[in-house]
Amino acid sequence: MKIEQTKLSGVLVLTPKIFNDERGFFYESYSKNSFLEHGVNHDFIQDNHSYSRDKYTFRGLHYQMNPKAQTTLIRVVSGEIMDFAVDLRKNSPTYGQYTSVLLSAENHKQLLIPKGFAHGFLTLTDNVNILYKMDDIYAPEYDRILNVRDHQVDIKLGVDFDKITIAKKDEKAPMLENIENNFIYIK
Ligand SMILES: Cc1cn([C@H]2C[C@H](O)[C@@H](COP(=O)(O)OP(=O)(O)O[C@H]3O[C@H](C)C(=O)[C@H](O)[C@H]3O)O2)c(=O)[nH]c1=O
Repeated sequence: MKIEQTKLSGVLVLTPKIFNDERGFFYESYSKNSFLEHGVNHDFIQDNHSYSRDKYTFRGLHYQMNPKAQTTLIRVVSGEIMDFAVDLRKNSPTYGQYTSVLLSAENHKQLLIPKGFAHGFLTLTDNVNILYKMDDIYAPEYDRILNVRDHQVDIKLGVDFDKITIAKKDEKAPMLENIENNFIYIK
């Protein structure tokens, strides 16, 4: 497994070793030992699966506040997405900045997003299935949303917003200056 840093400390791009043969392919989609060998230690306790029917569906930017903040390990098993993480850790040198990574069933890449970040993705094909691991349970009372159209973060979606399928709760979410946020950056 190859691990690459992004400009946001703690957000990692993982590329597993794929074993291809005449039948198809095999790879270890998650290995705690491989993570530990790279100094990455999370205890995932919940697997999620989301399916988005249409191209240009946006889900996010979601996060759970402390004490129920979650680390996310996401991969795409059909289709393609542009995945986004936004740094919400106060005092972080990259506070309010985002990174984006193309994840697809073809490139097998995964994104590890630690606690303290908002997460979202834009589907780039129809019929996108994503699987992701979380290291804490779903806690709706701590669930919050950052508006993907926040001007400070200035996420470039690359498609007119009126072409995007998005849940009303995401479309009407608060901007960065108005969100509830209790993440603190620890150097
Ligand atoms: C996240 C979650 C949701 N649900 C229920 C609650 C709702 O009735 C239904 C749909 O939830 P939601 O609209 O929040 O699903 P997404 O918009 O895909 O949200 C997810 O997508 C963004 C990109 C994320 O990173 C989070 O994993 C998560 O917030 O599933 C559960 O029962 N358990 C869960 O862990």
